[in-house]
Amino acid sequence: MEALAMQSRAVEVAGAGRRNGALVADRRARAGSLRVGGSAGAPALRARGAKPVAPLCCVKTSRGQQSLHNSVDEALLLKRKAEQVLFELNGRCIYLVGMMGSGKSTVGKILAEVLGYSYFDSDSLVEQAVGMPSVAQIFKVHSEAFFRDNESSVLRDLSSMQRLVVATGGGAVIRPVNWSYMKKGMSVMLDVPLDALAKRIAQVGTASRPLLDQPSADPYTAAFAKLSLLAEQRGDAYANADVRVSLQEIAAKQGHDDVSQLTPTDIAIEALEKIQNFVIEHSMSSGPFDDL
Ligand SMILES: Nc1ncnc2c1ncn2[C@@H]1O[C@H](COP(=O)(O)OP(=O)(O)OP(=O)(O)O)[C@@H](O)[C@H]1O
Ligand SMILES: O=C(O)C1=C[C@@H](O)[C@@H](O)[C@H](O)C1
Ligand SMILES: [Mg+2]
Repeated sequence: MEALAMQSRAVEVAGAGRRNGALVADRRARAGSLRVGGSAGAPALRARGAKPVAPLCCVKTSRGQQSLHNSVDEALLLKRKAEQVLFELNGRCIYLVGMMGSGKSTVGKILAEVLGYSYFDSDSLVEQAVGMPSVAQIFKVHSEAFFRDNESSVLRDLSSMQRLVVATGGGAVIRPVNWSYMKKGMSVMLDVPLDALAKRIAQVGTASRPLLDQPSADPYTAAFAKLSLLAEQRGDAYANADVRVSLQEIAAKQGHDDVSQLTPTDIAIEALEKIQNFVIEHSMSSGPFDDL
């Protein structure tokens, strides 16, 4: 867990961070403005050891390379929203939860970049911790329970840090102990219709996702059937998330019939909006590290 150890040291240097005594009313006012720049939200320190997220311009989808942003305006809106939310977050981590293929990694990298946070993928950290190249292999050689134990350890370690965006594994929500870790930050559920998920997954195949892998079946049908079952079993667990970002709701707001017309930036903007509203509503101006 070298990456985590290095990140941990950087967090120590960052210290407790800025204390935030702003009144809720001030924060509400700020939420309504579109202020660009300013130093209030600047991260105290970019984590040493954690790789800066490379600038993003496009994402590979079933239709080839899709632009992350529809326009410069959209990219600016994203940045402005991030500036506002950064202040409210006060260093809290963001945990993205959602079904396999829901866009946790894609949206997580965008959020990390605009917030100046470090990005981690919990599946990758488990692979590193176990010393195996893929989750599929860990399931095969060990077991799902072994994977889940390691997933919990990774989330526990991450929960002592600040300024991270964490893309969690799709099943991280099923263990209550994982919620005790994720509740130290903000959890955001990406809610994507099952047919859109199955299409995305069928595009890349199911081999890397052991719970969906049925080599003899048509990938879309197999993925759709299993995802439907998992969604039913995990509905209550996903509902623990602090905020839910529904792609269907964003598409409806934008007048699209289909969620496939949404860019990852649209989704990231909505996530920031929901995070901001949640933090303001819950008056979470003081961070969990303020007393350290
Ligand atoms: N808004 C989007 N529109 C279209 N395709 C997308 C969108 N977001 C992500 N994708 C594509 O869907 C697939 C899954 O996305 P991603 O890997 O980000 O999801 P995930 O939730 O991290 O999945 P995993 O289960 O692997 O952790 C990828 O091929 C990605 O390029
Ligand atoms: O939904 C799930 O249970 C999983 C999702 C993946 O991210 C991996 O964590 C693993 O394949 C299990
Ligand atoms: Mg992922």
